[in-house]
This record gives sequence, C-alpha cells and structure tokens, in this order.
Amino acid sequence: MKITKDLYQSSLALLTDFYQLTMAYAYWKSGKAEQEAVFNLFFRKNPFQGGFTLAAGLDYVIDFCRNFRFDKDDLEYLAEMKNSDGTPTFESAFMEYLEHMEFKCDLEAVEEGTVIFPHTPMVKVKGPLIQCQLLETPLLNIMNFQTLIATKAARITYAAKGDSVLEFGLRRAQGIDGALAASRASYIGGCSATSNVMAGKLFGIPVSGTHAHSWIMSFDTELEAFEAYADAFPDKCVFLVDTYDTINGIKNAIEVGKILRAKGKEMLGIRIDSGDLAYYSNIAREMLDTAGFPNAKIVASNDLDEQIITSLKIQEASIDIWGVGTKLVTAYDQPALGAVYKLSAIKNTEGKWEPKVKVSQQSIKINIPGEHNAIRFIRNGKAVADMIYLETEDLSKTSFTIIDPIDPTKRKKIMTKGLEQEKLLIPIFIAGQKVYERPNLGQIKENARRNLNLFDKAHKRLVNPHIYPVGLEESLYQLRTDLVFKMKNYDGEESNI
Ligand SMILES: Nc1ncnc2c1ncn2[C@@H]1O[C@H](COP(=O)(O)OP(=O)(O)OP(=O)(O)O)[C@@H](O)[C@H]1O
Ligand SMILES: O=P(O)(O)OC[C@H]1O[C@H](OP(=O)(O)OP(=O)(O)O)[C@H](O)[C@@H]1O
Ligand SMILES: O=C(O)c1cccnc1
Ligand SMILES: [Mg+2]
Repeated sequence: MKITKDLYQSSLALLTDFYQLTMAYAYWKSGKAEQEAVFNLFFRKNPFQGGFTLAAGLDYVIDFCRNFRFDKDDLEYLAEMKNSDGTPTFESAFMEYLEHMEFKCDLEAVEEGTVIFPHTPMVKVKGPLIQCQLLETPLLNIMNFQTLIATKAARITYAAKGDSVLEFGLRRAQGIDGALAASRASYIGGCSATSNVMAGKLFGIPVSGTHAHSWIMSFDTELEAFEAYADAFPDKCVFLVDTYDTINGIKNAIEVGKILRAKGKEMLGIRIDSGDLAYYSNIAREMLDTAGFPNAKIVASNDLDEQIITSLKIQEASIDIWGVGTKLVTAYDQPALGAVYKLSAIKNTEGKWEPKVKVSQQSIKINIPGEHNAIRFIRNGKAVADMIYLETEDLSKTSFTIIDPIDPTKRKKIMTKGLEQEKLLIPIFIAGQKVYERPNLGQIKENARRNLNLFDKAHKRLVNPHIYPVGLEESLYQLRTDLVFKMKNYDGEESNI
C-alpha cells in the first residue's frame, strides 16, 4: 500500500457503521429517503476539562463529501450480505439507488482553526434524509479526532508561551492514519513542526528532528558520536546529551561545538530527554553560556504535556524548544472528544419544516431543534459571547437575550451597538456543489492563532477556566422548551405523584 493524498480522494462510503446502511435501506423502503432533513454535529463538553475547543478536520470532510459514492466493489460487497433466512439484506433496486446516488446536500461548517464551544454546531448538513444519515459516522470520525488533537496542541503551545513545540508522536500514535491526522491537527493547533516525514510530504508541514540514543550507543564514545554527527550535519547539530551522563554530555557537546565553530559552523543546540529537566536545563544553559554558546538552544523531551510544561516554566527551566509526542497525539488524558450528530429538523409531507428534539433525563443531552446557526460578538478585538439562533432570526436587531442551554437562570443581554459579529457556520457545499475555497494549512494555522487571540486568558487557562458565555437566543430557547414539553405530553398541570 502506498499512502498518497489519494487515500483521502477515494470513495470511503463504506467507512460507516452498519446501522447507517440498514437505516438508509429502511428510509428508502418506506419512501423517506429523499425527505429533507437537517443534522448538526456538536459536542457537549470542552475536552481536557478546558475552557475552549479548536475545530479541525473540515478539509477531510470536504474530500469525503466530494467523493461520496458507492463504487462497484462496495455494492458487490453489500449485495453479498444476507439475512438469517438467507435472503439478501438489501434488495437489488436499493443497490441501484445507491449506485446512482450523488451527494447533493447543503453543508455548512465552522472553518478549521475556529475556537468553538459546547452545543454550537461545528457542521450542519441539510439534504435528503438518507444522505444526511449516511454522513453521520464518517463526519464524527473525522471531526472528533482532529478537533481533539488540535485542542490538545493549542493547550500545549499555550503552556509553552510562544516557544516552539515539535510534534514527535508518530511512534505512539493510533495507527497510520491516526498519526497523519494527528500531525496535521497538531500543526493547526500551534506546533511548529513534526517528526513525521509522511505528514510533511502529504500536508506540507515543516519536518524536523534531532537524533536518538542509538546513534550515540553505536559508537565507542559519546564524543566520537557527536563528532561524526557534526561531520554529517554541520549546520543542523542538536546533540542528545543524556545517554550516559548528562553533565558530561553537555561538556562533549560544547567540545564539538567548538570544533564546528573553528570550521565556521554553529551547533544549533542540545536535547535533554531524561532526568530533572529543570535542573539539567539550567545547568546546561549556564555551561553553554560560559563556554560562549549563548545562542545554542535547549530542547527538552520525555513524556511532556501542558501540565509538565507549565510546571517547568514556573521552575524557570531554561528550555527553548519542547518535543512532545505520546501525550499530544494520543490525547492521553481524554482519548475522545464525544461530538455527536443529531437530527434537528425535518420537512413533512406538506413541505413544512418541523423542528425536532430528542428528550433526555439529562438536560445536557437535549439537542437544539430547528435550523440554527451561531454568531460571535466581538468587542475591541475580544470575543464576548456566542449566540445560537434560528436561521429565521433577524440579526439586525439592536439587542438579544441569550440563555444558557443547560441552566436557564444564566442569561445575558447583548446590546449589539459597537460589537463586531462573526458568523460561525459558513457555506461549504450548496446542493452538493462546493462553494468554499479551501485555505491551505498555513492559512488554517494562522486562523487558529487569530481565533485563540480573540479570547481572554481566563478562558484559555488550563485548570478551572472561566466559562465563555454561549447561549440560545430567546426564541430558540423557547422553541426548545415548548418542544420538550410537547414531546413529554406536559400540559403545565402538576402531575400526580
Ligand atoms: N523538573 C521537573 N518538573 C516536573 N516534571 C518533570 C521535571 N523533570 C522531568 N519531569 C517529567 O517527569 C517525568 C520523568 O519520567 P521518568 O522518571 O519516567 O523519566 P526519566 O527516568 O527521567 O527518564 P528515562 O526513563 O527516559 O530515563 C517525565 O514526564 C518528565 O517530563
Ligand atoms: O516522550 P514523548 O512525548 O512521547 O516524545 C517522544 C519520545 O520518543 C523518544 O524516545 P522514546 O520514548 O522512544 O524512548 P525513551 O522513553 O526511552 O527515551 C524521544 O526521546 C522522546 O522521549
Ligand atoms: O527528532 C527527535 O528528536 C525525535 C523524534 C521522534 C521522537 N523523539 C525524538
Ligand atoms: Mg519515552
């Protein structure tokens, strides 16, 4: 298998849960396949107990939708499926329907690199029920993972306070595609480069790296190893100093640094990969400065994450560059985002849109009905609140009340005068045609940076962040409440207990 960009350009229609296909068949059989519906993809809680989430994955969603079709061999595989009585699971007329199915949905989404909060749709799909349904699993697969990793990278780079963070995760990532997607999302979230060469080739991410302990161990002495590396890469030397004795390793690095300098070259720095990283980095800084290498950088690695980086910053460790692998690409402390994809409206047989809710004992699980969008209000360059509103809402009003979707006692009045407004969901496909001009990865990364800068530090701090206000516009809140009552047959009377 050769991994090329084609992997993401091929038809992946079978990359779905079987129940999507059984529902698709049953929709078709009951004449509902082409009935129009609206679905929203959203999550209910920011990951890592954090105060924000950074959206990523849309580019893959676009490829998925553009290539959404059932190929001949997909249909042959489905045609072989049998019920327990030996009859085919899917009748042949349905196979023909699938064969001719073309993606024709409207799709809106938040752009990659947008800061986003619970309950706001990241993707909204409107179109034939069967198509909306078939998109559920792949859209969740793509958006859940890349958004999670982009958020983790944003947290880690936030902790690093502007220092470069190198993503070193390939060896520990969740398989091949997980690794590639993680490298991409990490770059969006703020990492400067990846060690993953294939991610460099496929996505254009800068590739960088040092060397491993094995390099040192393959020589009789560390000094010889450093000298040989300096011969091979006179302009790119970052010496790993902790194979035997870190202090001695730093001395050897300085010695080879001087040899390089005599040849008109400068060593870039050293890497420390074990032990007390504050203690050794501070000693290393002093030794390097004293020896005349104040510009040599100190790279640290070894099971780092945002908490350890924060601690090392507090300890005033002399670390310039952070190599982060396992805990970033596996989202170690929260392995899944938990975004869901829910139906929120359907057009009835009379052509009238009906909003829908799923009622739950847990109010956090009651979805937002109707066709909605979200807008961000910004004052003097700082985001102040997001409002989720019905598409029919008049946005030119001078004031709005937003209501917390979980706790209706939390409300805010927004006077729009002097506020900038940014619509969060923008059109990507209209009737199956792509209308969105895809930004390149550098532009996406810049969008993430700009978005993160919109938010006060209080929302970005890693522990116990201040909750950013996101609310339902009053009439959307009322619609949801009325619908829940209706679905529960609640008539306002006290029930007998
Ligand atoms: N000064 C420090 N403050 C907080 N955490 C630190 C500090 N120095 C190192 N760490 C972290 O402590 C952990 C040390 O892990 P561990 O004891 O397994 O490694 P080690 O013995 O130093 O290295 P290795 O096992 O690779 O030889 C790592 O997660 C590392 O990032
Ligand atoms: O620690 P991470 O954040 O995953 O970063 C990548 C790690 O991978 C390498 O060593 P590896 O873990 O393979 O071996 P080691 O732990 O024995 O150094 C490297 O030296 C880093 O320590
Ligand atoms: O280049 C490095 O230093 C590197 C790459 C992958 C994993 N650990 C370290
Ligand atoms: Mg390790």
